Amino acid sequence: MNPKALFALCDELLHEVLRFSQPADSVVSSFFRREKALGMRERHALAETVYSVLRDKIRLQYLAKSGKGSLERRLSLLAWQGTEAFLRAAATPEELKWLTTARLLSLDKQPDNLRHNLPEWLAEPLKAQVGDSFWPLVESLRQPAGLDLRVNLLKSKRELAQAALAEEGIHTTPTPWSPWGLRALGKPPLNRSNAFLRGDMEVQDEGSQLLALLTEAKRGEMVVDFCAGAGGKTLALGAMMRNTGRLYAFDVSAHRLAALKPRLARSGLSNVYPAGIAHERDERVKRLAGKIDRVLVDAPCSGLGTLRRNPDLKWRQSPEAIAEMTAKQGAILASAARLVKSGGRLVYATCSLLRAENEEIADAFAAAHPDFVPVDVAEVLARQGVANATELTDAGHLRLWPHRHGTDGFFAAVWQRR
Ligand SMILES: C[S@@+](CC[C@H](N)C(=O)[O-])C[C@H]1O[C@@H](n2cnc3c(N)ncnc32)[C@H](O)[C@@H]1O
Repeated sequence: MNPKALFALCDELLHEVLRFSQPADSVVSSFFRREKALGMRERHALAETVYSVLRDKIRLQYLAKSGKGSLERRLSLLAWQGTEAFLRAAATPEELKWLTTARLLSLDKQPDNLRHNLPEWLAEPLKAQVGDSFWPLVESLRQPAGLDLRVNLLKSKRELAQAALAEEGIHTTPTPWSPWGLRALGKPPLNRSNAFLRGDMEVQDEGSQLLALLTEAKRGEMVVDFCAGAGGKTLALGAMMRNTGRLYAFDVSAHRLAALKPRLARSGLSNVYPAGIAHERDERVKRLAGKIDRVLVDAPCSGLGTLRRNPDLKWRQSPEAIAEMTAKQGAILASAARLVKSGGRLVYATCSLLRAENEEIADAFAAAHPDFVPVDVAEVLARQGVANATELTDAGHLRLWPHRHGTDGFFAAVWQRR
């Protein structure tokens, strides 16, 4: 496509994404569905440019102030991720002159927000939480996330799966903590791999794999994945149970549960019972009260632990939305806890970095439910074959950070019912 036309499309796409009315990944995919003429490289350049703007929005908007033309045009020029030759062909001589000056501007003496590119309501609690690690955390959030796979132990073993992928030219290394994990080098086309298509592995961040391990689900048990969504963790739990027992996958979203069906077929699992519920106090939940061995609550959350993949979340979330979310999280956890039988286990997890959605929810739950005894996460993980598990915990909870562990940010608390 002609460079000027491609830049015009980039401005249009940015304009849509920066309205923040939809998640950036859905805006980008529906834009690409519409713009059929775009080639692979062009799509890549547009998507990467948009994501670069989302990651560094405060800095780029500051630099854009001095330019001319629409804001989207200036942002596209500043953040362009395609070739330099393309940019030179699309920009006017005046724009190129401006761009050269803007690129030379040093940010060393500029205010913190131009360097961390986070809204203040998020930067403040993170600084308070991680102290001197704030800047390494910021840096890690700017890096693209890796591609992790969970080997499906029903169908393969880690070494066998690694060898099968290598034969197909897909190179991986074992993940440092999860005994099921492989980390791909680069971004291989998995949908063309036979090993992947026959269900030997699933795409799943190492952090999510560790959350599933915390349930210690076993053969023949009754297990509930309370917020199953499209079933990333359900599939891991089903394999832990060796395809025996009964695994209920609850969710309020029928649409998400529908996405679980083809994954289930590929996984070879037949012990999973997906069930739409109206809300956390649904009749189905009441009927199973006190009967379940393991309950995983992978709660809806701000998703701020996934900023490497979803940098738009820092602009789409707000303190008000998080306050609403925390009320929901408390209600879901309290209701899901009723399912757990005496001696059974409850796991509360999020992919948020904020204490408000994590420790504060867990502490409030524990204070109101003295019959739930905290279980030390490091001990559970060590039993599950995770080396150096104490490096993954804080005050007995799981606490994963992108800058420390190379995973998305995750939290989990575990209890056993008396
Ligand atoms: C973090 S996502 C789950 C991701 C999923 N466990 C996975 O591993 O792919 C949270 C899920 O909670 C669901 N949810 C929201 N409110 C709920 C409620 N009251 N009861 C049960 N699920 C709920 C959402 O629809 C969403 O799918």
